[in-house]
Amino acid sequence: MNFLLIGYGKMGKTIEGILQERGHRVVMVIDMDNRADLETLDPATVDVAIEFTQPSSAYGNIKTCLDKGIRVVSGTTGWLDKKDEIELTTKNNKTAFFYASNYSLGVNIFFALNKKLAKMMSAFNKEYKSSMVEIHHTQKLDAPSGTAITLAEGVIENFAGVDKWTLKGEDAAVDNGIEIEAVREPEVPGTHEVTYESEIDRIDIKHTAHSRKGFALGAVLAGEWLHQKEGIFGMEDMLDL
Ligand SMILES: NC(=O)C1=CN([C@@H]2O[C@H](COP(=O)(O)OP(=O)(O)OC[C@H]3O[C@@H](n4cnc5c(N)ncnc54)[C@H](OP(=O)(O)O)[C@@H]3O)[C@@H](O)[C@H]2O)C=CC1
Ligand SMILES: O=C(O)C1=N[C@H](C(=O)O)C[C@H](O)C1
Repeated sequence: MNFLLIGYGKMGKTIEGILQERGHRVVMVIDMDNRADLETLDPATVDVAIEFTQPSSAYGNIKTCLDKGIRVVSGTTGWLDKKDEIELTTKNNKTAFFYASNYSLGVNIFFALNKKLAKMMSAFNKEYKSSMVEIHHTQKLDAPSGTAITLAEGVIENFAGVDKWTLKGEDAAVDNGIEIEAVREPEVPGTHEVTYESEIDRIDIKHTAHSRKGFALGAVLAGEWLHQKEGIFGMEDMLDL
């Protein structure tokens, strides 16, 4: 397949390697210095665009592709207040959009486990208080991580009495909230831990990424899966978990 890569940072470079390993062609790489080339790109040359840039540029990049009818896999976090607009643009252009806050298989298994645990803990919500810690490298621009927000949404849907998340150090902790602590340490690809704590004991579930390979492979698999599809998709459509 012919892929367009938007964003050539830590993820863009890892994705490029996996595309090559799997026999795909990278028709163009768009980064900060040549971002104007996206406007003039011929959509007929591209099957799917993969977009991993930064919160402030994701919306514009994705919209430009969709307006050209190019299918997009996006992994950029921190811009989802505009996701509804992107979904409308996808429908209007009869094209396809795939989004995941985290493309790794392990994290998507962890998402399912998190929902299941939250459901089990719900009967004991007077005894246990939920909280979360996410740890990432120091270059990360957004906090909390997109993955932490998805995990918090899984708790909110399933654990009675919790209906919002708060960010430690920015928001006041509340009884009806799950507090997320965002820690930044050099070189950490992504660690997420969900905790239920009572006076008597503590239950933790934790996912630790050893590298970015799982995120990148998942994004490439999503791109292969999206080929010739029309609509709005996420990992739950691609994986049978
Ligand atoms: N969903 C998932 O599974 C995962 C999501 N992510 C998310 O992906 C995003 C990228 O992560 P990562 O690769 O680590 O970040 P990097 O900072 O390493 O890379 C981002 C790249 O995008 C470039 N860029 C910035 N603005 C534009 C623009 N307007 N057009 C084209 N390129 C641009 C940057 O250029 P320059 O360096 O010159 O500024 C840089 O090369 C983040 O939001 C991160 O949270 C990360 C891992 C997994
Ligand atoms: O910025 C990162 O690096 C990561 N971002 C994603 C997120 O915000 O959840 C996914 C992964 O944790 C790595």
